[in-house]
Amino acid sequence: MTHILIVDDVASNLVLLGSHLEDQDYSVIEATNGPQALDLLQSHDDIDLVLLDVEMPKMSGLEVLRKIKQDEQIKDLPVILVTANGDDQNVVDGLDLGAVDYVIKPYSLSVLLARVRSALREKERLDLMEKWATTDPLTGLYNRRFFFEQAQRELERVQRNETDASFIILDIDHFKKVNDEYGHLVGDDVLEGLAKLFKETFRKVDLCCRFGGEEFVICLPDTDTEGALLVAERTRKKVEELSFNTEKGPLHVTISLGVSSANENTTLEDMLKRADDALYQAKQNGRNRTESLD
Ligand SMILES: Nc1nc2c(ncn2[C@@H]2O[C@H](COP(=O)(O)OP(=O)(O)OP(=O)(O)O)[C@@H](O)[C@H]2O)c(=O)[nH]1
Repeated sequence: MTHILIVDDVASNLVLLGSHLEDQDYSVIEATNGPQALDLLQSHDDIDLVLLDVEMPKMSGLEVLRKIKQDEQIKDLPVILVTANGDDQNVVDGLDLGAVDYVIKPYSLSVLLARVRSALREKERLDLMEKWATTDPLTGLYNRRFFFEQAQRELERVQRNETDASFIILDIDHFKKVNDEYGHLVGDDVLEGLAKLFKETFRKVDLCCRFGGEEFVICLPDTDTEGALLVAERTRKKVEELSFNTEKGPLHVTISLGVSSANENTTLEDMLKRADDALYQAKQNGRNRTESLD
């Protein structure tokens, strides 16, 4: 369902526009001032579009828009300005601040609805492009590039706030044999199955990525070595219990894992190297095990 936030200080405007949007099967959330709108945007991560009145007493629509654009979490949300002031400068200011469109009051309902549909189509297109750019098509996990971006940010947060963070690098044991004996398609099934298990096992805040062929990396915010080792072991055991149906009968795989944790001077390269060295050690020590060098 598509969720639209409408912001207007005049209650009757909210009710009227809200009911028109609901008639079109949109789910409507209402705010009567800027601060309330910003609060709602922080607490609802499912809002697809904002219809923002410009002339409001507490905080003008343009000010609300400016704050939206400064907020990393919500800055890409499409905003259509609804204004009684059709002066060129007002329109220019709104578009320059990042509004996708504007509607001048009194507006024609059919035109407003068409603009809503147009903005939502554009958002859908951008969401899809972002998904392609950040995820791995086979497993649906984040890709390597996205990992580097986000993990770097996470480490900056660690340095700023002196919190913990850990990485787990894991690799399927003898995966070449799986491909050779069962075929590449079964190999792909195994990769997809593991990715599904990782999505179920790790927390929503953990960044789970396909790093390369049969290698995965997980960034665990607010997690020290002990915690990361615990999660790593739990994951290893769950993988051991998985069974894949193949034409040649059930197939079981195991994984080896390396864990590293952030310290005061951690760099991304250093954390990855320590996790990778630990993974190498796990492979050397017989596979199907977790190691950390920290
Ligand atoms: N099916 C499938 N196989 C892949 C994919 N990406 C990489 N591989 C295979 O993963 C295998 C990795 O083999 P190796 O690096 O030799 O490692 P391994 O056989 O897992 O051995 P160890 O890691 O030492 O336990 C190769 O056969 C690759 O072709 C993929 O997307 N699909």
